[in-house]
Amino acid sequence: MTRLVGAAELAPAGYAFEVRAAGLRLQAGRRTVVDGLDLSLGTGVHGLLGPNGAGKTTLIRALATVLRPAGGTLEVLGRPATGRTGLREPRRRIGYLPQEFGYYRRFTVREFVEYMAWLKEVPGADVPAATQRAIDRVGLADRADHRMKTLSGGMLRRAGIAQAIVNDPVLLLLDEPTVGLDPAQRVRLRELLQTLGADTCVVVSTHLVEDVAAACTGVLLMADGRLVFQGTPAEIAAAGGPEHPGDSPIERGYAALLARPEPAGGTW
Ligand SMILES: Nc1ncnc2c1ncn2[C@@H]1O[C@H](COP(=O)(O)OP(=O)(O)OP(=O)(O)O)[C@@H](O)[C@H]1O
Repeated sequence: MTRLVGAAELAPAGYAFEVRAAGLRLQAGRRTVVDGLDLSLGTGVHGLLGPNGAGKTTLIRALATVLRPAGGTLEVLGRPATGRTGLREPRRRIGYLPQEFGYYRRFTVREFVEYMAWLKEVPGADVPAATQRAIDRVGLADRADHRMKTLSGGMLRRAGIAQAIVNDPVLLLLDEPTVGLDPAQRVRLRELLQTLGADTCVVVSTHLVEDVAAACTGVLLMADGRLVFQGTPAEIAAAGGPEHPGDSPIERGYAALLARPEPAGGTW
């Protein structure tokens, strides 16, 4: 698989971790939803798990430099993500699939992905090949020239993943990428994540604990705006026992870790 490599990537990266946060505080509106978060992430696939409202989307928005932190420090690709300036360079090397993403309904898949490549400042001569490769990687080659408005929900999600990887990002942020995918496509996505994770820092939020077991090298577990666990899928599985609810060791471990600090809200 060829990968477009720019001069900036050949130079020493100048940072040990793609993401580094200390005492990070994030607000949604006026409400603090992430507080006192310490985190270091390098190359690999990091699954971000947690109940509804834990703060996963809010954290991903901050890593994408869309949401400015309200306190603490956050470095993304070696640059502070706490200010208003100096973000253009890291943003070129970030790929981001938001939970809901906008697009022009009359664009074809190819036009949509090309447009995002252009926004990411992919060199013009590289755009057609980069676009085709991204579309191929998500299995949408036969739909490349179909309009976005004709796609099914799962196909739309895959077009969203294609735009997120078109610039060969160093940091790839995927907010619930498996929503709407059929089982075969979920397996394909896991394989793609594993391939990408060899040389990319991938953060993927999901409610599907078994996706994490299959595709992730590391797991972040959030509850109530805090990081309650960081480790490997095997370590999550080891935390559970037969007394915990779940259909698999990792689901039982997930339940056990959430039950540990304090009951993680509600009866669901
Ligand atoms: N714009 C907003 N104004 C006020 N509160 C918000 C806003 N956006 C999110 N929140 C709140 O912040 C908390 C964290 O939300 P967030 O979307 O980050 O959680 P999540 O872990 O991604 O949840 P889910 O699994 O349901 O997607 C929730 O309690 C949510 O209600």
